[in-house]
Amino acid sequence: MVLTVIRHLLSYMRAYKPLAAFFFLALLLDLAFLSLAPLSFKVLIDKAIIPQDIDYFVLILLVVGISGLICMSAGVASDYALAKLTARVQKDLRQRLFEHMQHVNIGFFQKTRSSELLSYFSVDLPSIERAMNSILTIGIQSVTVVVISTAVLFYLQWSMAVAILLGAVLIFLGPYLLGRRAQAMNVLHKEQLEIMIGDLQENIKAQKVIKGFNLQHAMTNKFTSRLQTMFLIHYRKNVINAQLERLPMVSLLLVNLTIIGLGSYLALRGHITLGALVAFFTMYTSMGNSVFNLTFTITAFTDVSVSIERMQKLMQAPLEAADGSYMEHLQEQLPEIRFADVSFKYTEDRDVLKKIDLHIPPGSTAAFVGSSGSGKSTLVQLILGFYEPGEGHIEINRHRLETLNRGYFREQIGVVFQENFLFNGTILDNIRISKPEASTEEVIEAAKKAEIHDYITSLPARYETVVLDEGANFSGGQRQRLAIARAILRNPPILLLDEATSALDPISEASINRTFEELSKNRTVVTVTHRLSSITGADSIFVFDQGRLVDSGTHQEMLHNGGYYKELWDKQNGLSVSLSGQEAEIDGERLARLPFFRGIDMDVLKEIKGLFNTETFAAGQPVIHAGEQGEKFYLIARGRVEITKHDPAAEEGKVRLAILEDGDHFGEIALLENIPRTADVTTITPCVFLTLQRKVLYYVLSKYPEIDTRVRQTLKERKN
Ligand SMILES: Nc1ncnc2c1ncn2[C@@H]1O[C@H](COP(=O)(O)OP(=O)(O)OP(=O)(O)O)[C@@H](O)[C@H]1O
Repeated sequence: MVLTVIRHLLSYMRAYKPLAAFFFLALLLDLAFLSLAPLSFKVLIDKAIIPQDIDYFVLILLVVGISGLICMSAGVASDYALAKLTARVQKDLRQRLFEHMQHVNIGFFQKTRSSELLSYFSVDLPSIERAMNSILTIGIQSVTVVVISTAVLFYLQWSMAVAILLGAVLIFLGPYLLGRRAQAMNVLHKEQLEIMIGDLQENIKAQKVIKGFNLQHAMTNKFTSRLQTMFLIHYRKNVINAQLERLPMVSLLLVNLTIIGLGSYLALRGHITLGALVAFFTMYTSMGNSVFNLTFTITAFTDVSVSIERMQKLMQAPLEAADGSYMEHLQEQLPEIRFADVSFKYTEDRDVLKKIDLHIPPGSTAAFVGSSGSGKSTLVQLILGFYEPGEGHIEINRHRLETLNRGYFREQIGVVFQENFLFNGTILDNIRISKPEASTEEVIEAAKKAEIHDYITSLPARYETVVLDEGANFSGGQRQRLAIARAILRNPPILLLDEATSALDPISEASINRTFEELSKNRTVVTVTHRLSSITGADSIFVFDQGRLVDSGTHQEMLHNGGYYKELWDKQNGLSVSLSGQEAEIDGERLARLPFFRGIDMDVLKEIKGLFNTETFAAGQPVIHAGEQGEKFYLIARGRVEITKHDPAAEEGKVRLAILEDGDHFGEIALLENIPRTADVTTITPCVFLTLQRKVLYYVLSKYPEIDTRVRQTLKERKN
C-alpha cells in the first residue's frame, strides 16, 4: 500500500520535476539541521562547558546559529514550493477527472449516482491534498530524522541504539496488523458519505413532491436510519484510526523507559560521557517525536490509498465508442436517416428496440409515436450516438454513423429534450450555448421564434437575467421554450424534438408547432410525441409498441388501414382542450368508447358528458395519494402522469408502475365504491383532467336503473 501511494504521488508530480526537485532539496537541508542539531550538545558539553573553553563555546554557537538560519530559510522555501506543488497537482487532477468525464459513455452517468461522481471531487481530491501535505512534510521529515538519528545513535552508543531498533519493531507492529481493517473501514465510510450526499441532493430536488405528498416525516425517518448506519461505521472508523495512533504511542512509552534506564546505567558505569548521554537523549527525543508523527502519516496513507483506488475506478469508466473521421457536411446535402435492422438493449436482460428498419428521406419530417416506454427516445439517442446499436446500424446519407466524426456531426444537430437543462449563467449565455459565436441579434431572433422573447424582455434584467439552480426561476414551459430557442439558433440541418412541447399550454403548443412547421423546411426533422394531433401533417409517422415498429405511413394512410395507430388516435380523438388550457370537453362518441359506458344510449351519454369537470394541475404535482378515499374518476385530456407505489426497498422509496397520457384514464374503481386508492399519481407535465364524481354519476344512474346494472357489472370485471 505504502509503495503504491508513493508511486502515485510521485506520478502526480512528474509534470513539475524542477519544482519537486527544489522542494526536496530545500526540505533535505532543513531536515539535516533538525536531525544533526542535537549532536551540538555533545561538542558543547564535552569540548566547551566541561573544559571551560569560551572561544570554542562562541564558535560552536556561531556555527549552529548560521546553519540554523540557512536551514530555516530552506524550510520556508520548501513550504512555498510545496504549496505550489499541491495546488498544481490538485488543479491537474481536477482537470483530468473533469475532462475524462466529458468523454465517458452516457450510460455510465445513468448507472452512477451523481453524488458518487461529486464525491471524487469533494472527498477524494481533498484527501489526496491532505496526504500530499502530510506525507511530503511530516512523513519525509520523520523518516529522515529517524534514519539520520539512528546512524548517529549507533555512533554514540551502539547497545542503546540496538534497543531502540527493537523497540521500533514493536511500535510499527500494531499499525501493520490493523492497517487492512482500517483501510476497509475507510472505504466503507467514504461510501456512506457518498450515499448521504446523494440522499441530500435527491431530497433538495424533490422538495415539492415531499411536501406535496406530506413525506417530510417519512424522509426524516429514512435519513435518520441512514445516519444510524453511518454513525456505526463512522464510530468504528474513528476507533480503529485512534488505535492506529494509540498503539505506537504506548509502545513508544515502553521503549522510552527502557532507554532512560539503560542510558543512565551506562553513564553510571562510565561507558558513556555526560555530553554523549545528553546528546543521545536529545536525539532520541527528537527521533521519538518523529516516530510519533510518522504514526499520523499512517492514517493519511490508509485514507489516501482508498481515494486513489476510487479515482482509478472513475478513470477506467468506459468512454464513448470510437468515432470515425468522415466530416459529412449536412448543409450541402440534406440528411437522410436510415435504421437498418437495429436492435438495442440497455441491460442484458431486455431488448428495448427490436429489429428496427426505417428510412427518413432527406428534408422530410418524421414522427415517432407509440406507447410510453416503447423506445422512441432511445431511437433519438441512437441518432445522437449516445449509444451504439447492439445489432444492425444507422446510416446518415448512406454513411454508417460510426464512420462519421461524432463532434462534427453533433454540431449539425439541434435537439430539444423532454427535460432541458439550463446552466448557471444568464439567459443570453444559455441560449447562445448552441452557437457561441452568435450575435445578440441572432439570439433575440431565435428567442422570438421560440416565443420566449416577450417574457424575457418583461424581466428587469432582460437577457442578462441569471438562471438559478438549473432553471428553478423559470416554469417548465419557459425552460422548454429556452431550449427550443437554443435549437433554433443553431439553424441545424437535423432537428430532433423529443416531446419538445410537452410542458407547454395549448396556445403556446399550437403556435410553437407552427414555428416548427416553418422550420422544418430545408431540414430533416425527427419529432417524438405522444400527442398525435400535433403530427398529422408529418411526411412519415412511425408507430412503436414495446420496442417494435408496428405501423408506419402518413396519418391518413394509417387511419384508413385501421392498425395500432388508429387505436391510439381513437383514444385521443374526441377529447378537446380550450386554447386557454382551462376547459376540456369529451364528445359522446369518445365517452361511448370508455369500457364501462360502451353500448349506452347516446342521450344518456350526453347527459353524463355534461357532468364532467375540468381540473388542471402543474407539472410535478400529486393528484392521488395512496390510502386516501377515492371518489373521483380521471380522464387525461392532456398531459402525462406517473403511477407509483410506495416501496421502502426501492432507491427512491417508490416504484413506477405506469405512465399514462392523453386519452388514458385512472381511478375508475372509485366510480363503483369508495375504497382507498392503491397507488400515488403525480403529474409529469402540466395536465388537464376531465373528472367525474361518483355521487354525480350515481344521480344519473339512479334515473336509468337498466344502465346502472351494466355499469356496475363492467366496473366489477375491471376491478377483478
Ligand atoms: N438509461 C436506461 N437504462 C435502462 N433502461 C432504460 C434507460 N432509458 C430507457 N430505458 C428503458 O427503455 C425503454 C424505452 O425507453 P424510451 O425512453 O426510449 O421510451 P419512450 O417510448 O421514449 O417512452 P416515453 O414516451 O415515456 O419517453 C423503457 O422501458 C425504459 O424503461
